[in-house]
Amino acid sequence: MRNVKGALSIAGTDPSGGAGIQADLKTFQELEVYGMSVITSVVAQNTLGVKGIRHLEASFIKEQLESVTNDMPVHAVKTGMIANSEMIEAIAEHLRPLTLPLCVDPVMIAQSGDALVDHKALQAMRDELLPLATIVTPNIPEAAALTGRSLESEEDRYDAAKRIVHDFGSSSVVIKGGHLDGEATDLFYDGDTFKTFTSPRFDTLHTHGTGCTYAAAITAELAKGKSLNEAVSVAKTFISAAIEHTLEIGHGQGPTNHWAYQNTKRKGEYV
Ligand SMILES: Nc1ncnc2c1ncn2[C@@H]1O[C@H](COP(=O)(O)OP(=O)(O)OP(=O)(O)O)[C@@H](O)[C@H]1O
Ligand SMILES: Cc1ncc(COP(=O)(O)O)c(N)n1
Repeated sequence: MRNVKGALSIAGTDPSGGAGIQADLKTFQELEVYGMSVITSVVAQNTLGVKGIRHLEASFIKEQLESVTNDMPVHAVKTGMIANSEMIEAIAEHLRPLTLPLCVDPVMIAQSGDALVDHKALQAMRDELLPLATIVTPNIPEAAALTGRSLESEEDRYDAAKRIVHDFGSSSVVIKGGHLDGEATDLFYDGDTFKTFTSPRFDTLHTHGTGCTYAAAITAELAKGKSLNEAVSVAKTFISAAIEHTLEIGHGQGPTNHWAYQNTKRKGEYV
């Protein structure tokens, strides 16, 4: 067998292609990692919002997981939208013995404001998935929900990062700065050292799926065996290019540009 690196996304769908499984697979492909997917929920959504959700049974999610991991080369795993505690428990049970690099994107609310997971899922995420995570990627409201405290100041963000690693058992965390004012600064902590990753803030409405895309890029780099620091650094460059070179499609908050990173690399500058 050839030495192909593979990444698996376990998440919900976005038929409009900007977030969820679809964003993850595009990102894996752009970063030259073989992409695979296990679907948790089918979501009728687009750039204007969520119209409906159908959840798959936990046992069927397990069947999908077995189909992929018993056959294919999975070198890293990403989780996204996991709507309820039954699903989380089934996924954690399957992933625990595999001991693969795991990026947990604790998706809770779509950017449109629609809730994507139920209340008990938050507790299950803390108890079952975070202890398995190599990195967890909350935005500021998600970090607040996980720690049960609001994050008003820079100090609050540092404290939340410490809690997520030391109390909940994730090996590292990056608290994303998309919801801050000013520069888009993400705070990374690996239990030892803090590091910030910063880009200019681009003035755009088109940020549907930024969180999914960023976490997928981290996962792709982990699948290649890169260090956490390198993986977050590549992901930050990838998402910044995808936000800057907006596609301007859809009638609401449009998707990011998953081609932009490779285009920029190939051509030296984006055209
Ligand atoms: N307008 C922007 N300009 C530059 N970078 C941004 C902007 N908005 C978000 N980012 C960056 O995009 C990445 C994703 O962060 P964000 O906080 O938006 O995640 P999220 O809220 O989970 O995303 P989603 O929009 O999918 O809910 C982070 O690196 C963040 O700093
Ligand atoms: C299936 C799924 N997973 C995650 C998101 C979050 O992405 P965003 O907050 O950018 O809408 C989403 N909209 N849909």
